[in-house]
Amino acid sequence: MATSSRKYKVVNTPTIYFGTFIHSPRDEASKLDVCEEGAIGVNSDGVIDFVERDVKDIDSIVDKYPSFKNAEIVQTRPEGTQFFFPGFIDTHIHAPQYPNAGVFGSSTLLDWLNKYTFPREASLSSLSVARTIYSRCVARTLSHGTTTAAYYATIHVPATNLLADICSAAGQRAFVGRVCMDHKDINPDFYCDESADESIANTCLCIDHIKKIDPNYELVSPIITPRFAPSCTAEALEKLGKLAKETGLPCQTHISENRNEVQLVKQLFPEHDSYAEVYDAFGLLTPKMILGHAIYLSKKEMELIKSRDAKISHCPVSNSALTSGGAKVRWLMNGGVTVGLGTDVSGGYSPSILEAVRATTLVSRHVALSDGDECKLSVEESLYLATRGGAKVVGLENKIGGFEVGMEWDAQLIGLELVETTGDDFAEEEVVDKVVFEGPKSAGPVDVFGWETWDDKVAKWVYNGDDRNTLGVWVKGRKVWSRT
Ligand SMILES: O=c1[nH]c(=O)c2nc[nH]c2[nH]1
Repeated sequence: MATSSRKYKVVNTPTIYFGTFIHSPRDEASKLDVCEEGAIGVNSDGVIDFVERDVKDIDSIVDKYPSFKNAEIVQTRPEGTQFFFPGFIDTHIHAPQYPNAGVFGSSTLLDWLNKYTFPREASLSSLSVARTIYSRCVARTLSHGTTTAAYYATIHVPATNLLADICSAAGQRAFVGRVCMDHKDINPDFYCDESADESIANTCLCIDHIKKIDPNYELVSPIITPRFAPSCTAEALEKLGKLAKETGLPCQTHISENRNEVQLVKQLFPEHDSYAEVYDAFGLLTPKMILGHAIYLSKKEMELIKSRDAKISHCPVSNSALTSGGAKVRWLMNGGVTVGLGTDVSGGYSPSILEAVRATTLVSRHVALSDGDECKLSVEESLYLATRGGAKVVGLENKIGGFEVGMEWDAQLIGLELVETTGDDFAEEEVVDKVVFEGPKSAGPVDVFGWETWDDKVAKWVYNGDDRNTLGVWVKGRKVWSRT
């Protein structure tokens, strides 16, 4: 059995972060706030105590904030190749599917589930398989700067509890959901809850476990997880809706990802007018619900989701890989719906939210080809969705997603490679030798030449960067990843 009696409690050394900070303003998706000479003080609880701009020297800050007299100092490099950025928030990821990342052939959702996904998830009945997969998944997402993840686990209680233990130990903020799927006509025999009551009882066991390891859900929280409407009976959906109401816990599920799936929902729930109305009828469409995908929503469904203040996780990599479709993110945003980003591993082939940011801009351009130029999302808007938007989706917008006093220090240090100038004092052959035989250094795949603006550098990071650019990652003030 996966059990842990260790409760989450970390006390950090107060730290002053100096240098360049970039984040999205709280309610402004279209631009980034760049602070080149900043200082942020983070106290031992991991909370931001002060934010100062135009800081010329460290001593003046220490004089001004005596409680930081013995603070650690973490500084970005002065030549403009490094910056602090808020940690990424992955609002939709299936941890047990991590070994399948990249393995999807030319399948689409419903055959992909049966061919690749259910057999993989079923293998987590073995706790040793679960330990291997979950340890690597959490380590890998952290290394990509994901400080918060909304995880789907599997139907297995011990493995789900283990995922919560691993997130807690690794210091990743997480929502961990035991997946509920009790519909015997839809789910395979080898991977199905016995009954609606079993779905509820096992969900409660996982809630109890997380309550034990993190009583106030400071870092890890349970999340109620009906897989998607087709995989659940009406009885299970109703009981999960009641459980969500009683416990006040967040919920997650899928909606309108694939045309055949939408048809299936119509057949299974003919008494409801739409997919969104199925969830609404069972009390699941609430401000605490995270809906993955949301590609084929009607205007009426979008308005219903908006009126219930349910949230949407946009998963552009998965939607492209499984040929699901292009979600109309601008339309959702214009309709006032809150949107964040998800990797949706392993429908999505990459555990990187940076990749999801990149795909958000590209998919929006495909949508623009049919629906008009205003559908294009900028780098700035996509980064907003990955941080501030994600924070709203998981209900933590007052804690994470940006750098303000009172927020928690969930951050990543990004480093780019400065290309050395060859200067004028080389003979022609020497310059050629240097270029050919020395090649790039290993500070990641993004080359900067020194003349770029910060907006340019951020765009180059988004379009060319990867985890080699993520030099350090902090959650609630604790350093949880470091690229040595
Ligand atoms: O992308 C997806 N991944 C899944 O595991 C899943 N289950 C239902 N619907 C799903 N969509």
